This record gives sequence, C-alpha cells and structure tokens, in this order.
Amino acid sequence: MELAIKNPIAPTTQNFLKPKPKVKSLRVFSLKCVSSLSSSDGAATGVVERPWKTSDARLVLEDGSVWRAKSFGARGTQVGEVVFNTSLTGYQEILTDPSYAGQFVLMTNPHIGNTGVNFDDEESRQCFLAGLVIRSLSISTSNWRCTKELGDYLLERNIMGIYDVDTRAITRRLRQDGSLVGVLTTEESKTDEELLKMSRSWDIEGIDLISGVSCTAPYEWVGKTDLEWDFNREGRGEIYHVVAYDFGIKHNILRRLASYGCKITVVPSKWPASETLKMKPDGVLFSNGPGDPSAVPYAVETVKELLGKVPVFGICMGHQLLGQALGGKTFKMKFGHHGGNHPVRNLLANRVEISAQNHNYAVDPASLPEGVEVTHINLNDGSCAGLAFPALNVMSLQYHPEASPGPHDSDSVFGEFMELMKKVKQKA
Ligand SMILES: NC(=O)CC[C@H](N)C(=O)O
Repeated sequence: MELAIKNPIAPTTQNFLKPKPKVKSLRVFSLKCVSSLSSSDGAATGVVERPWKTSDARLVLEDGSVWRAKSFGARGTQVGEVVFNTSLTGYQEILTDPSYAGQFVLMTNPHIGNTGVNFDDEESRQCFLAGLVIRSLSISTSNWRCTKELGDYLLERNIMGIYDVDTRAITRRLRQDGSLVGVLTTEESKTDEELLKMSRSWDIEGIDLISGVSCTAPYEWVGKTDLEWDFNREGRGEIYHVVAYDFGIKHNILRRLASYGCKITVVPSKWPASETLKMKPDGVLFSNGPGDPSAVPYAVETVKELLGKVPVFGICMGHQLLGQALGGKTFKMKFGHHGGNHPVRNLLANRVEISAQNHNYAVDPASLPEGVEVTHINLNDGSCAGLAFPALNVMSLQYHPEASPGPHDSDSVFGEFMELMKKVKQKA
C-alpha cells in the first residue's frame, strides 16, 4: 500500500464529535461486592456488603445516573468531567499529570493502589485532577519504592477518590454517550436533584485551565532520566538550549529533553514570544496541558509569533496550539484517548508505535492549510496524531512520547527534535 504523507485522513470529524448529553431521569446504581467470604446471607445470594464500610459517596452524572460508592482521600463536593483511562499501571503519574485538571479519571484497571506512591513518579508539583474513580482499592500496599499509601496521599493533596463503583458500566456509558460531566460528593445533605443540576450547569469547554496549572516564573530544569531507567542512552552529544512553555508540563518531557542533551528554561504559559527570542533558544517546546485548546487564544498568538523564527516541537496541547497557529481548528472528541495502549501509525518512519495518550480534543486535518503534513495517525479511529510543517521547522505529536506512564516506542521523536535544531543551527 502506498503511504500518502499529506493529509491522508478522510476530511471528516463526524465520527469523533461529542454528541449532546442525553437528559434522562435520575436512576441510582449501587454496586454490591461479591465476596468469597461465606456468610449465611451471602451464601444464599452470592452477594454481601463489605462489613467495614458502607457507601458514603455519590457520583451524579449529567445523564441522570447516580452511582453510590465508598470514599477515600478527601471529602466534600467536586464537579468535573469524567474520562476513562485504560492504563494498567502508572496511576501516580496519571494523578500528577496536569492535563487532567477539571477531570475525574476513571481507571478501567479494576485494582488500584497496590503499589502505593513514591518520591520518583511525580509528573508535576501537585495533583490537579478533580478526582479518582476506581473499582477496587487495594487493601494492602506493597512495593520496594513505596513511601505512602494511595488514600493518605490523596487526602494530603485534597483530592477526592471513590471505589466500589461499577467502572465498567460507567465506561460503557462514556463510550456510548461521550464524556460526561459529574459531581462527586460525600455530603449527605445534598440531594441527587441538586447534584444533577450542578453537573448540568458546568462545562469544561471554553475555559482556560492552563493558567491554573502553569508555573508563574521562568526556571531552569536540570534533572535527567535516572540512568537506571534510561533505556535509550545514545546521541547525547550536543547541548541545545530549549525554552519549554509550561501549559501544564509533565516532568518526564523535561527529563527526556535533558537526557537528550538540552539545557532547558521552563517559562510560564503567558511568557511573551519576544522574551523567549531574547533568550536565543535553539528550539522551543510547547507542552501538554489541560482543557479546551480553543479557549486559550493568547497561547495560540504566542505560538504564531515564534513560528519560522526557531524550530518548534508541540506535545498534546502544544500540538493543538500549533494546529491552530498554522490555521487549523480543533474539535472535541466523543470520549477522547486516555491510556497507554494506543496504536499510532508513524508515516515518517513507516512503523506502528504503541503510545501513551491523554486528550479529549484533536486537530481537524481538513482544516489545515497546504504544506502542513499529517505525520502520525491514531489507528483506533484514524484521528490526527502528529503534524509537521517542514518549511517553518515545526513538528508535533498529539500523544506522549515521554510516556510516564506508558510504552517508550515514540521516544526517538526527541532525537528528531535534536536533529531539527542541529540542522537549523548549522545553517545559521
Ligand atoms: N495531554 C494534553 O495536553 C491534553 C490536551 C487537551 N487538554 C485535550 O484534552 O485534548
């Protein structure tokens, strides 16, 4: 089969667009835990409640479903958009990925918490997500790197979690109806109707969530990937100065850039392009970040001002901002991609990579002007997973080459960014 590099995706977004949430009447779902412990009641029905905790939390979705659950971590009431994540491991990296701001992450892996948390797997300075939804909270924690149990960690960081909720049923609902806004509460006094109203009066679209997660002043990043974990130690020769825009940057992007030989200055999301150019960088990185990419026109303007003046690399939100700066449009997908098992066709290398992904929006390839190439395609749904505009030294990925958590198949893209900076530097 001939691989066409230029915009090979059928110019349609209709398969991905999120439909309007269906308004249904309130229905309550509660999960009975099937236990292998014998009790006279349980033996008769095959179902018994765990004796040490009964449901003390509710998740009310905007479609009218009410999910009774048990709480861990912080208590209170919180609104957010529910998304499901299919990663089998790496819940600490997911919890600290700032791109989840405003969202409840529902893990499809039913067993969470068994390895606790540790000092090394943090992807940012705090947890920005709205909450965590899981099927089963591990009753024991055991790992040589563990420094704390998951529940204590969430409590310290004021993040709500619920367990003993039917995560498969909610995932099927999200797949069918699209991502849904919900309210999580431990407050008995709030009625289901009140919570439903609350969930229907909030929307993640159109909000600038980047400003709440970005750093507030520039700083130098020096940490490399620990050699023990670095599976790719080649090509660390030259030093390039990279200015990294922090739209909610994950630490592993910075570690990978440092390991590839970059001196890195991280700057806040509203850092002027003119100031960046004064720093004379060899390249600029636009990071991942939370929320609606069309709600941050100031960031698109900054990207536009830098285009053509310095090689640029965009990751996830950075890719979506680049798409807009090049003249394209973004749209909201039905339920997005969140997990460590997304197959992507890399059209430049003609190979399939299994990738880590976390996004609810995508660039519409049909909206892009001549000369912009789609370089990567998500093989699950054909959506645009990477772009290049060689004339302006632009490259970007919709997904996460830095993994954390996830497969490392796409790590070599950092090497491609080094090559791009080298080429431009040699010409200068
Ligand atoms: N990981 C990211 O950068 C996410 C980008 C954007 N917030 C989205 O959901 O599509």
